This record gives sequence, C-alpha cells and structure tokens, in this order.
Amino acid sequence: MPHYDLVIVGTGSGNSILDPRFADWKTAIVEKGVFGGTCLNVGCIPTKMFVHTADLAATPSAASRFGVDEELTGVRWRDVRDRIFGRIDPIAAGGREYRTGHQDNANVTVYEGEGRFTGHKELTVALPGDSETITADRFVLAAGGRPIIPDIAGLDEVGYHTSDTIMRLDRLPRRLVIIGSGFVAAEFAHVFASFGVEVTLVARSGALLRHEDGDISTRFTELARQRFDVRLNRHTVRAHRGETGVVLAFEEGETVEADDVLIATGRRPNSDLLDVAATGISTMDTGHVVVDDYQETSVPGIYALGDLSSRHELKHVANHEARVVQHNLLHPAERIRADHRFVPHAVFSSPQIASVGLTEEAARERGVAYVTSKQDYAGIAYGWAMEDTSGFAKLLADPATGQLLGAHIIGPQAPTVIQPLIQAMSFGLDAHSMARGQYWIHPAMPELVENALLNLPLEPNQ
Ligand SMILES: Cc1cc2nc3c(=O)[nH]c(=O)nc-3n(C[C@H](O)[C@H](O)[C@H](O)COP(=O)(O)OP(=O)(O)OC[C@H]3O[C@@H](n4cnc5c(N)ncnc54)[C@H](O)[C@@H]3O)c2cc1C
Ligand SMILES: NC(=O)c1ccc[n+]([C@@H]2O[C@H](COP(=O)([O-])OP(=O)(O)OC[C@H]3O[C@@H](n4cnc5c(N)ncnc54)[C@H](O)[C@@H]3O)[C@@H](O)[C@H]2O)c1
Repeated sequence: MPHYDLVIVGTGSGNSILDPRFADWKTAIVEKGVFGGTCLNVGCIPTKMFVHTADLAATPSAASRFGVDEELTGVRWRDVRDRIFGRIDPIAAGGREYRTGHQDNANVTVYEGEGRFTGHKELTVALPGDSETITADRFVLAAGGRPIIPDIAGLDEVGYHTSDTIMRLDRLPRRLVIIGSGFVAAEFAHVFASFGVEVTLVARSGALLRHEDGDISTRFTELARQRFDVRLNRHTVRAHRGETGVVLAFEEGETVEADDVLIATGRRPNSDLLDVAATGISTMDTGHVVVDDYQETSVPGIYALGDLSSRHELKHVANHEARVVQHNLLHPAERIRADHRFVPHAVFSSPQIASVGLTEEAARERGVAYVTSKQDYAGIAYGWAMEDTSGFAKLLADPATGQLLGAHIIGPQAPTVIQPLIQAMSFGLDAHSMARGQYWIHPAMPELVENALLNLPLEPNQ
C-alpha cells in the first residue's frame, strides 16, 4: 500500500498548495473530475465570461434613453460558448498536464479517480476497472461541493440543468425557468434574459437574494420583476413534460412552462461522498467539515479548506484558506490562523451587488450599536453620466468610533467600488479618516463611497 507524506484531495484551490518547497515530500493528488475544480471549469470564471457578454448584449436596450439608438441583431450562442470554453478547457488540460507530466512534479503521483476514506488516514481511490488504497501522514481535503437537487416529483424524468451543465447547452432555449433565488439564479437570469430568453424565476421565499441586507434584497427584487417573470413564495412540487415543454406545478396551485429548467437551490459539501467519518472527521449539520482556526480538522494532520469546510463557498475564501494550509504544512511550529473577519462577496447580475460585514438585520439581531447611511448613484457625478436611478451604497458604522461594520452596494461596478471599504474594515480605518484623509478622484465612481462615508451620522467627535 503506497504511503505518502501528503495527499491532497481535489484540484480546485487544493492544487495551488504544492510548489517547489514541497519538492522533497512524497505527495499525491486525487481528482475525480476535471483539473482546476469548480471555479475554473463550471463556476466563477465561465459565469463571469458569460456575464460580460450578457452586459454587451443588454447595452442596446439601455442606450436609447441616452440618445443613442442601437439594435441587437443576434446572439451567436454557440460562438459565445465555444469562445469561453475554448479558453477554459485548455487551461484545465494544461493544469493536468503540468501535474502529471512536468519534471517539477516528479515527486507527485496523480490519481484520477474518486477517493473515499476507508479507515484512519486511509483513502481508497476508484480507478477505471480497479481501485488503489493509499495512506498518508497528512491530508488536505479540498473536495468542494455539488448542487443540491430539491425533491420535486417527476424532475428526474423531465430532466434539468444545474450550473454544471447549463453553460454547455447546444442551443439557447426560448423559455428558461430557474428554481432558486440566490447567486446562481440571479447571475444566470441576467445572462439568459440578455440573450433574449424568457426567464421565469421561482423563489420559495418572499424576496430574491434574501441573505443580502434587506434594502438591497428589496431593490434587487423590484428590479428583477421588471425584467423576469418572478414568482415569489412558490413551492415547486411536481414536474411533467407537457405538449410544448416542461411544466412545473406549485403547491400554491398555478403552473409554469418552459423549454429548460435550471436548478439553483444551493450547494452541499462533498464530505459524504468522501466519507470523512471513516477517518474520524467531524462534520456540521450542513455536511461542512469542522475545522479550527488553522484549518485543521478534528483529526491531527488532516486539513480541510474551501467549499468542503467553509460556509462562505467563495473562491477568494478557498484560496486564502489554501495559503493558510500551505503555510501550516511547511511551518508546523509557527502555524497561522485563517482570517474570516471581513469576507466580501459579489453577485454579478444586473444590477451588480457587493457586500462585506454585517447587514442591518444581523446588526439588529446581535444588538450591536450602529448608525447607517445611504448614498444613491444618482447623487454623484458619474451616476448622472450613467443616468442611474436605482443603485445605492449603504453603510453601517459604530456611532462612537466610526469603525465600519458593514457595506452593501447595488449598482454599476459594485464589486470594484466596494474594495476601499473592505480595505478600511480589514485595517481598522475609521469612516471620517477614510473620507477626509485622502483624495477621491472626481468625478469617478468611488465618490459614491466618499459621500456614503460623509453621510454617516457619527457622534460629534468622529
Ligand atoms: C456557478 C458558480 C459561480 C460561482 N461564481 C463565483 C464567483 O464569482 N466568485 C467566487 O468567489 N466564487 C464563485 N463560486 C464559488 C467557487 O466556485 C467555489 O467557492 C470554489 O470553486 C471552491 O473551491 P474548492 O477548491 O473548495 O472546491 P472545488 O473547486 O469544487 O474543487 C473540488 C475538487 O475536488 C474534486 N473532488 C471532489 N470529491 C472528490 C473525491 N472524493 N475524490 C477526488 N476528487 C474529488 C472535484 O472534482 C473538484 O475538482 C461560484 C460557484 C458556482 C457553482
Ligand atoms: N458571485 C459569486 O460569488 C457566486 C456566484 C454563483 C455561486 N456562488 C456560490 O455558489 C453557492 C451556490 O449558489 P446558489 O445560488 O445555488 O445557492 P444560494 O445558497 O445562494 O441560493 C439558493 C437559494 O435557493 C433557495 N431554495 C432552496 N431550495 C429551494 C427550492 N426547493 N425551491 C426554490 N428555492 C429554493 C434558497 O432559499 C436560497 O435562497 C453559493 O453559496 C455561492 O457562494 C457564488
């Protein structure tokens, strides 16, 4: 039975751990799918390439109120798809090639199959027509997650897509129904609607993106209703194939029909398929592997990172944790802690959304002292240029110290505009020093942030 110094399961962020400093470690990487994991192959990167293309396709519909008449004469879906995956697929193949064939990786054995724990620090990998059991002193578990498929009678028979498959369609559907109301639903609704598809969004709750700050979620839902057929408070219970498409029936009585169905109801970690319990690792109710501040699991020497163990399920978090694990493997006597204090996220829909820190609802629930401010894009010069009427920034701060507690932006370039606020929170810069201790380029979009900071009703000495 081969024994290793280190075995890594998963080639998403897990693949970034091995570098020349591990050259004299006997290591193995186990991957059951495509090299590069979710973000590269079916997540962040292709979706944002589609989103940018969708933004271009949506431009003519917004241009006429500027006095510019443009017309969208077509979206060559297959060309769009093939351009995007024509860039991505070779990168994934190159990553595999590097690990399996390059002399830098002479100390690395790649197992291309599904790993499953079969004992303490013992992993059995299913290989084509065979299996191999390996052991190691240390493991890094970076096995990610997979889409959750809700229990809807008939769904398997009618067929459905998830984010894993929808981007590889052969043709654009005329009508798409999306079940779910989170990140994936919001981003794909924008993509497909911009390409001319009739989109229906089905949400169980009373608002879209309900984990965002309430004001953001409310504004996004209002705007989404102008673009998509949004069905709130609907529980999908049955699916069947009708004469002209798939018919979904809601508990509330009505039905909706479409050519394709996209399931976007969240993801769950792959800890069950990896059978982490067989090596003694604890998991949470959600299936996430329990880790401590050093990213170590309940079994000494076994680390976990990314979607397998993090409730954030974001690539920048997985990458940060991979850097922490890498350090802790190389320097066991000087381990470092992961920093999850101010984890930002963004939704690349239309409008875009970005957020960091506490929502107003969370601040209220925690009994934290806070004040808020808002600044509309419409009230800053660049917002006039863009004729924006719906975007805003909302800040929460400690009234006594001026320390920022949360920042939420909905509107053009929100994921870029929010970055100085993430920086301020991470380095403890108070709102007044931030607003008045530097120049803000006029008339650029960050003036939104400057004004939101100045609008905060802080105590007089702040
Ligand atoms: C549609 C979509 C869009 C997204 N967009 C963004 C975004 O814009 N920004 C952002 O920050 N995040 C985004 N995310 C989230 C981001 O993709 C993930 O947080 C990130 O990829 C997680 O990385 P990871 O290394 O933990 O897992 P993964 O990248 O999922 O890697 C896990 C790897 O482990 C392999 N594996 C699993 N089980 C086993 C096993 N038993 N044996 C062997 N191999 C195994 C899998 O095949 C996979 O390659 C998006 C996700 C989706 C689905
Ligand atoms: N821009 C980004 O960073 C980005 C983009 C896409 C995905 N992601 C990551 O991928 C993960 C998965 O995204 P997601 O959108 O699938 O999950 P999500 O958790 O964001 O949203 C899922 C939504 O579906 C709803 N839902 C659950 N079951 C339902 C049902 N039966 N019917 C109707 N609605 C139902 C939930 O209430 C929830 O609001 C996210 O956690 C996110 O971190 C990130």
